[in-house]
Amino acid sequence: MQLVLSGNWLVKKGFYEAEIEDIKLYNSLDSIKEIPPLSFAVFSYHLATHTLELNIKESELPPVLIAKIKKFKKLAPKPKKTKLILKGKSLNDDEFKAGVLKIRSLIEDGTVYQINLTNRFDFELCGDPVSLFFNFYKNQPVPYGFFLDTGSFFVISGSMELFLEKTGNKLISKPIKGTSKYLKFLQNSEKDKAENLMITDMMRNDIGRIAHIGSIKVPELFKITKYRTLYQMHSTVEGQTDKSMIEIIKQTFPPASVTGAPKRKTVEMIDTLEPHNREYYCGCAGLIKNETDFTLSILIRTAIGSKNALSYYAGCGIVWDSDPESELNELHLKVKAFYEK
Ligand SMILES: C=C(O[C@@H]1C=C(C(=O)O)C=C[C@H]1O)C(=O)O
Repeated sequence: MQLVLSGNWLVKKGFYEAEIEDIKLYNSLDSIKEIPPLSFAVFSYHLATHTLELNIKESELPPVLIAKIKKFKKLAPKPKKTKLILKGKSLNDDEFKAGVLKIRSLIEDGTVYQINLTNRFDFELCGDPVSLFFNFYKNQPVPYGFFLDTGSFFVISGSMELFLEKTGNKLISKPIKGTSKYLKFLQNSEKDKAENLMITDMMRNDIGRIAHIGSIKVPELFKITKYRTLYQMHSTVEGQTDKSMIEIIKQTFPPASVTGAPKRKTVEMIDTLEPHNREYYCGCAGLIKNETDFTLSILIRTAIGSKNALSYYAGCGIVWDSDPESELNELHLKVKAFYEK
């Protein structure tokens, strides 16, 4: 068992290795008995079956994993060289582009407004998974990086997206929508702003279900952050709530930015459009500090594997003016920091 967190989770730089006391697995949010004051939790996308009362493809991994942490120690990583060999994709390029057109027809007939279409990339790994995590992080430092190895599978996350952070009664979310290699392009893109606004509105609505009336604010709209291989646009939604983490997850999961609008219908459509199971990808994970305070990232830019086989996933928000070729390029841009031929 190994858990390594990038420093940002703890408001410090560098890497931290957690000494894990034990890991508990749960089948549903309702079956969680206790969340220890210092723990790291992973929530599978598959929990949508409970939060939205929908039937989606069965998942092989436990829906909820909670690791109780004894303490952290600072880590000075010495990653070894790693190499990834691409073995296959869930959707080939033509199939992905056909998916974009299919979503456009669903928008045209009024079924949905936006769907986040994703793909799975399967790799053989030469080297060890923790080194792969460090190398990935070096290519692209992000605020919510972590490596978790349970002994039977591992998760490598290079996510920069904040799903939910609660400090006292203050809850914030920073949905990302809008991705580009070029800053100017993103600054002037009406399409990306429309995509972002739609998801920000959904997040306001989701948080509104558990926040005090009149407390929802949007202090940031269309803010652009530079990462090594791309620019990302996010907005910030905040509200006041005294609800528990599980209660909050029940009302907001799965995250709007990785599903689409309207949420229930898009999750249903995603299940037919994507042949793969999302597993933990598009779920969330993070650090629970105490009764009130926690930070959960969205599991994008994330790989899941076992031994020397792993899958990395990436996706794009598809709207009415999405062009299949541009969306395919955006998809590949999101794979770049993890794997480049
Ligand atoms: C689903 C992914 O990305 C989502 C889609 C984004 C977009 O369309 O710009 C940006 C961030 C994510 O919410 C992914 O990176 O895999």
